[in-house]
Amino acid sequence: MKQNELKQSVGIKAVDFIQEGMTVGLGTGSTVYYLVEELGRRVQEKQLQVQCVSTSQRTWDQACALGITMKPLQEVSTIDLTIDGADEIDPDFQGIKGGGAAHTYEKIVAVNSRKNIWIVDESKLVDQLGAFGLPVEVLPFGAQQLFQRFQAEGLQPKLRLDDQQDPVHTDSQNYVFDLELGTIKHPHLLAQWLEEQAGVVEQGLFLDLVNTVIIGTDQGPKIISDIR
Ligand SMILES: O=C(CO)[C@H](O)[C@H](O)COP(=O)(O)O
Repeated sequence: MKQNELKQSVGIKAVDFIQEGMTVGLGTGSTVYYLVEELGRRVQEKQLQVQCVSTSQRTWDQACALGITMKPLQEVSTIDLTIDGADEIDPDFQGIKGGGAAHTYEKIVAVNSRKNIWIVDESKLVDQLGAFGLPVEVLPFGAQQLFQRFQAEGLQPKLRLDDQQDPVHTDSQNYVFDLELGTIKHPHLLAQWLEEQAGVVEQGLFLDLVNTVIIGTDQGPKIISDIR
């Protein structure tokens, strides 16, 4: 199967975890696109009653266009389940996210969810995190100084640019640095260090957060549940 077909298969499968009356967090990215598409279909055709919160303007716009009831985060008291993609997942189900520059909102929604499901194709499974550049959202104020500090620490930052070579802005109008680390031997220590640096808004290591992973394989979606 092609990568997009694998993404579609897990996006569709994940909707089976959404039950009537739930408040659901919707992630961001090309895999979540298929999830939202299928959820919209079940809302329209099967009258599934749910309300959702979004992790990005992109997902919000797609979901609204499909008639899914969307709520601002401050208007919901609990999030029953969040379904999101990931850029890398290691054997302990720790992950890197932020390839779509949405990891700050994604993490806020994830940590406030009772349960988190990640939907990925097989290419996202790695032995060790770090081949994917680690996204770090930073405030524009002081970004140059922070960039230099990361360089001095050997973290090889790259300012994320769009197709026009302009800096990518997150939904909060911040920048993203991608740290070209190769491998991350101690993810918890790195996460802690990054979070201590003034100007860092959020870093893309998602540790000890996911409960279920749905992996797209040629044999069909494989579900790994109750991870934590
Ligand atoms: O973290 C993310 C966005 O910030 C995405 O979930 C991640 O980049 C995976 O995206 P895709 O499903 O397009 O491969």
